[in-house]
Amino acid sequence: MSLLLNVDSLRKVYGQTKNEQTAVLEDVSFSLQRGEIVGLIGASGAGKSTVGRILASLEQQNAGTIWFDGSNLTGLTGKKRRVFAKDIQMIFQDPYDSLSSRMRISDLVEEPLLIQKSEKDLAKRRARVVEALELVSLDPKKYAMRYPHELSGGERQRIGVARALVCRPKLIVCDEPTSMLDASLRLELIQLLKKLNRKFGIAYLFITHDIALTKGFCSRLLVLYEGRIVDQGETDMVIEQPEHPFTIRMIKALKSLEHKKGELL
Ligand SMILES: Nc1ncnc2c1ncn2[C@@H]1O[C@H](COP(=O)(O)OP(=O)(O)OP(=O)(O)O)[C@@H](O)[C@H]1O
Repeated sequence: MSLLLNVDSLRKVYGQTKNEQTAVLEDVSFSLQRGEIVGLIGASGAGKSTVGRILASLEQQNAGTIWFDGSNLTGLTGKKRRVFAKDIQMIFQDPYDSLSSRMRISDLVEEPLLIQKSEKDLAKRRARVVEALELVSLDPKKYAMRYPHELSGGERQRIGVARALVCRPKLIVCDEPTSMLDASLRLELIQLLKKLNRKFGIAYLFITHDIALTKGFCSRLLVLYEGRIVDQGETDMVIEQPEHPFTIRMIKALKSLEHKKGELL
């Protein structure tokens, strides 16, 4: 494995005026190897999505550096940033919200290529759309001309994955992509992500509240608390031998919840 991403001392402040300003991320540092699947966990509002959105160029940090694939992304704008934007894609929690209801599936999957300006040739763009749909096991002949409301929740989430894949990314930030799906669809999506990881070596930063799901899927876990990564390590180690008091509390609470539901961690 070799280094794909290194995030150093990331800081993000929300709010316009000084009185309103709060630092969501104080000092976030972590790294990811090529093809690695790493879980990012933490309490609600801890800033997990903010980390993901910054990596996917949907927001800018106030301070800190991001090295990706050997290049420093910090401060890059316009065309220079776009070169890397296609390499870091994001899939979202809510398949119902993340797709425009007025666009056909083929246009939705083509859209990232137009935004990134990464494939100018129309025929090649269409071929990439077909390839992406096939990769997520949706028959292009059957699905390309449909609208999102004509798809099931699981199929819509697959369209989200196809939109990320069409850019041929090296890293996908998965922002709680399974939380709106029932147990069997959750498993299907995880199997699909595993297949794509093995086939293309795509790395994932997998944001989740579902710690049981990270077992057997994420090789490492990062724990975000009060704007910092307070615990990190191999998934089983973090779950079985957490070090930081917050992680100990969180794992204990989740274990008792899972125990009540009969799904032992
Ligand atoms: N655009 C914004 N403007 C102001 N505050 C924001 C903005 N986006 C997020 N926040 C705040 O930043 C904090 C972190 O939000 P974020 O969505 O990153 O957390 P999270 O850990 O992903 O939460 P959850 O697990 O509930 O999805 C929250 O308090 C949120 O209200």
